[in-house]
Amino acid sequence: VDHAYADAPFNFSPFSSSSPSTNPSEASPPSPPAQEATTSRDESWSSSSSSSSSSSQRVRNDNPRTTATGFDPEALERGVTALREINSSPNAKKVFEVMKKQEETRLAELGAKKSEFQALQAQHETERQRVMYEEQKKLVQQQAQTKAQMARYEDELARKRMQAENESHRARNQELVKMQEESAIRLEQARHATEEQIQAQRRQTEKEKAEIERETIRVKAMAEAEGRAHEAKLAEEVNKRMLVERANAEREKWVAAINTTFDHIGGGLRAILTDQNKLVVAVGGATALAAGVYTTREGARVIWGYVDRILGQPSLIRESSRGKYPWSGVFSRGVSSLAQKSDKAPGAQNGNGFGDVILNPSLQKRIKQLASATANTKSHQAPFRNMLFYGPPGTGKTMAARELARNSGLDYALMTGGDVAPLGAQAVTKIHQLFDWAKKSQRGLLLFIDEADAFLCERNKKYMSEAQRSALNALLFRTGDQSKDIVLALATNRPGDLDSAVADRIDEVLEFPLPGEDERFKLLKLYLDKYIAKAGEKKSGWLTSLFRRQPQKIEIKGLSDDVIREAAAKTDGFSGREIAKLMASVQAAVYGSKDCILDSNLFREVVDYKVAEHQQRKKLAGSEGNNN
Ligand SMILES: Nc1ncnc2c1ncn2[C@@H]1O[C@H](COP(=O)(O)OP(=O)(O)OP(=O)(O)O)[C@@H](O)[C@H]1O
Repeated sequence: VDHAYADAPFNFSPFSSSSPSTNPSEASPPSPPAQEATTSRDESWSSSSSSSSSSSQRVRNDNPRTTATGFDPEALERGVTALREINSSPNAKKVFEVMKKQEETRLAELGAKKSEFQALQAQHETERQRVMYEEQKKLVQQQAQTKAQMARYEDELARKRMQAENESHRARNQELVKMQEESAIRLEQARHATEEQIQAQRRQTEKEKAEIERETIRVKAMAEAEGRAHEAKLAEEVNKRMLVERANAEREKWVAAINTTFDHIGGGLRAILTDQNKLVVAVGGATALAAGVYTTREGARVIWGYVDRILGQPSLIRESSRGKYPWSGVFSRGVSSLAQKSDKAPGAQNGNGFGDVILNPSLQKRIKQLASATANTKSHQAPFRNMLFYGPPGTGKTMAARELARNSGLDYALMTGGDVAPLGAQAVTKIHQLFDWAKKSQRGLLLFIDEADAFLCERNKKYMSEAQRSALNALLFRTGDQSKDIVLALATNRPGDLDSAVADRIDEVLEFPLPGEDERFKLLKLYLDKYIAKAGEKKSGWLTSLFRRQPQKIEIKGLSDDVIREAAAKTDGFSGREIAKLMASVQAAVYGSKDCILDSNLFREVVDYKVAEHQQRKKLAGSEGNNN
């Protein structure tokens, strides 16, 4: 009891609560208030008595009051005092509660430690399991290895056994083969011996036979040769005799003929030589005949060249309303006036007096004004105004020039700039010839130079030949003054390339843009009419209808203006030429179909295809342009 109380101030004091106790009795719940604590102190004595020696070591007593038995009651007294203080303190209850809480905390800590310990145990268990699993795995691997080794070993054994068996089989087979070969060789040798004997006999017989035959042939040949030689000898003698006879006869004949001729000539010559008049007549006649033939031929050539130069159309002109010669002009004018009359048939014109040319309204108006101005210029004997048509290819420049000439009452002639360069040194002469010819036109002439940039480009350009430069100078010379006979109309896709002196001679510049949607619609309708609707119409001339096969008539189904307008919208960027070609493709597609019917589906199909083709071409041109 004394010991318990000696420890009490340390164990139960609220000030010693921080000191942990390892004694299991300290882990028990805190003692209830005073009396209960006394009883429990009695009970705990027995249990704590055993550990008294160890507890006493922990208490430091500097001045022990030891009894004879060695007991120091001081600690006990202090404990009692403390207990009394506690009991007398008004906070006794609180102290116990605090102690109780401390105990609970300690219990909770112990619980946490317990679960920590359990977790450790579980971890240990897992580790153990893992090690066991590893061990098992190793074991299995070892077993598998052993098994594989066993299998390999068995396999090795089996292979060796088979090898040995094969070896013995091969040896046996070799032996057999050897034996068979030996027997075959023996048989062969026997057969050979027999055959050789037979062949030797046969050879002997054949040799004898051949010798007999050779002898026979030799005798026969000798006899024949002798016969032939004799025959040839006889024939040769006969031929020789015949040839000699024939040659003699021929010679005699020729000698007689020559003699007769010379007799005649000699007689004639003698007569001419003896008669001076006859001699003069003969020599004069022969000379006159030769001179006549030569003069006629050369004269005809010169006269024709002169006529051609004076009256003929210069070779530079590709197309002209005047025809090659003046008399052919009468004919061609007759034909063209007839054609104009037939053009007046419904549908032949586009209703604006401009044939088949479809241009945007402002350009068309301008050309009309120019046409009437040109016509008035001629009637008033005023100088003509030169023109330049420029724009993308296939926009109707040539067509417009032709129509302008027709509307202004002028003749027109068309040449291409590209034709000048190949003429070389002759170009200058040809240009002068061209202007001389043009001046002869009674009505005035519109000289249209297509692809003008090929001929009239800047003179300083390096690649321009001397001849080309001279030709350009000749043209500049001929067009230096305002002319009352010739209207110069130039067409080009690259107006910037023209020589500045040429540009200076231009009075009117007209741009031919790509057709707009309205124009495309009109162009589509125009070529639909030309290539499709009129495709099967009979040609007017009886000769034509007699000799030419008439094309099949095309039936048009459901091709409304809306469909054509849709196509016009799709063909943005198309030139007039491209639209004409598109309609030609439509015609080809219709002729390619079974029943020769054009419906909106087929039309749309061709249009789409052509539009895609156009885009592709544009892309290619773009990429080529980039490459350059
Ligand atoms: N405005 C248009 N109206 C009707 N058809 C046209 C028109 N433009 C072009 N075409 C068609 O294109 C073809 C070529 O026209 P044209 O020769 O007049 O063009 P261009 O501008 O002179 O071309 P390039 O510059 O290539 O010589 C004509 O035969 C015609 O079928």
